[in-house]
Order: sequence, then C-alpha cells, then structure tokens
Amino acid sequence: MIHSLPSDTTNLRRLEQNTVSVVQTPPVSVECEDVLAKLPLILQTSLDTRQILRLFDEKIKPLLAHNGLQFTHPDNKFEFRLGASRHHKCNYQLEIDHEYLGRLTVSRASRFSENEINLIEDLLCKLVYPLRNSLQYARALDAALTDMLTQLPNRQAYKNTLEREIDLAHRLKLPLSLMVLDIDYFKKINDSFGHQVGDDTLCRVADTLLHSLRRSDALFRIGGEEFAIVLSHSNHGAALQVAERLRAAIDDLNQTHAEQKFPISISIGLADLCVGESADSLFLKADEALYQAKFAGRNQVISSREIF
Ligand SMILES: Nc1nc2c(ncn2[C@@H]2O[C@H](COP(=O)(O)OP(=O)(O)OP(=O)(O)O)[C@@H](O)[C@H]2O)c(=O)[nH]1
Repeated sequence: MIHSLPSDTTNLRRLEQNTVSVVQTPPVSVECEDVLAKLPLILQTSLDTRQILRLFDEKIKPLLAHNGLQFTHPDNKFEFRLGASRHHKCNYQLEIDHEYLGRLTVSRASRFSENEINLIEDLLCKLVYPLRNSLQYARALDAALTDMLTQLPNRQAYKNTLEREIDLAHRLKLPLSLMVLDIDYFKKINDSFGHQVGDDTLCRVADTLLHSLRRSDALFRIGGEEFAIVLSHSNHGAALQVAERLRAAIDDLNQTHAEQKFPISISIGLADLCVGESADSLFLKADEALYQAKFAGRNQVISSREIF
C-alpha cells in the first residue's frame, strides 16, 4: 500500500507500513521540539551523505527508539545501512520538487505507533534538503573525475588512484604494474571517416578493454586516444599476460563505416613498480615502453624491462 502524505515542496511517500499500533504515545515533547529545531543546522554541517545519515540516526535515537536505518539511491548506486534491520519497518520514498532522492527505511522489533510515524515524517522533512545537497555534491565530484565520452574515469582520477595504490603497494610490499596504451593511427580514422566515427571507435575500444579486465584492474582515459590501466597486486608476468590479452581483443575488433570495415589496433607500454619508486617515474617507464612499441611497428606490447 502506498500513502501520499501532505507536505509543502517536500514529498515523502510512505511506501509500506507493515504494522501500526493503536497505542497512542504522548504528543511532541519539548525535547522533541528542540531536536526538530536544531536538526537542519546539524545536518548542514556535512556534504557527505553517509555522515549526514549517521548524524540523523544519532540525533533522532533519543526521540525514536529504532534498531536499523537504511538508505538506498539506485541511480547513484548508493546503499548505506546503520544498525540491524528488524521486522517492523517505516519505508519512505523521498522527493523534493519531483527530484527523486532515494528510499529510507527505519526499522525495529516492535510496532510503530501513529504518533511515532508522524514524528518520523517531521524528522524526514528536516533531512531531505541536506540529503539533496550531499547527493548533488557527490554527482558533481563524480562528473569531475569522469570522461564524458567513454564514461571511464579520467586523467585526474588516474592520478588519484595511482598515488593511492602506489602508497599501498610500498607499505604492504605488494607488486603493482602500470600499462599505458594508445590506439594506432587514430588520426587516420578521424581523417578518413570523420570525428563521429573516431568517437565511436574510442567508445568501442574503451568497452572492449573494460570487459577484458578484472574488476580490480582500474582503466582510465588519460588523453585523446590514450588509456592507462593500474594493475594492483599484479607482478610483471601476470601483467604481461593481461596486456597481450587486451592487444589481441582490440585486434579482433573491426569497426564498420558505410559498410566499409577498417582495422583497429593498440600499442601497449608496460612497467612494474620498483622499491620506493614514484608515480611519475613509473609512468615515464611505461610511456617510454609505449613509444618503443609504436617505433617497433605498433599492435604490440613492450615491457620497460626490455629497454631499461
Ligand atoms: N574523434 C576524436 N578524436 C580525438 C579525440 N581526442 C583526440 N583525438 C584525435 O586523435 C588523433 C591522435 O593522433 P596522433 O597523436 O597523430 O596519433 P595516431 O594517429 O594515433 O598515431 P600513432 O599514435 O603514432 O599510431 C588526433 O587527430 C586527435 O585530434 C576525441 O575525443 N575524439
């Protein structure tokens, strides 16, 4: 059963309420009024969705006994749980001005009374604006780290990830490899078939690479037709095998334009991290290996070990 509840611009939709007690709890107390008045200011102290939900949970606990609080936003692929889920649930779809903000569930082992449900709805009205701000902020951050054409993480994301993974590899003494790869004769594709075909080719290459990698390998578009892959926990031998698999997968691709097929290939430079080595030094080694792969005829993998 879905109930629409009266509100101003905020829209809370109670999606299902599996139990409502007939026992009435006392009307809103002074303590309650105080929390309701202060809650918006407290929740505005953060732009981090998880932190906002933690604060919300903490501040409402003295007013409303509950065991679990769960929030999900499928578009942002975001799910957050606090406490343990219990049988009796108040489940809400949150919206502001037709903007879907997600679904929030408060649960506990005993029934919620009507007064408590009214209180939850008052509290949720204080949550929705800070929540919307945090979701918008997360989307903006995400966009700043995403390449709009291929939807892969971009150069800035690559730098952040590589620094972080190198720190970890040095600390835990784990192997790490870096691949830098570049589409061969890409200018010719643009010049012969147009920029749109060039863009489509970039997207197909990105997709093929992504589907040929493990989830733990991180793929980035770091420039025009240049990509990087950070292989955490991979030693030189394993990374070489991956590189060869990727090269072969792209070599198998044929792009079609106006019923005319044209080949696509990539060249790959590979380098593995040495003790104490920096991100810049590792990149230079992989980039030099890529240069050598181009020089040696393209459509091949060269490891920095072969040249240094
Ligand atoms: N369609 C399209 N082209 C791009 C994009 N970014 C860069 N390019 C083009 O990619 C081409 C790269 O050309 P070059 O650097 O000469 O490299 P190449 O032709 O691939 O030759 P090699 O790398 O030596 O094999 C240039 O023509 C750029 O304009 C993009 O987002 N879309």
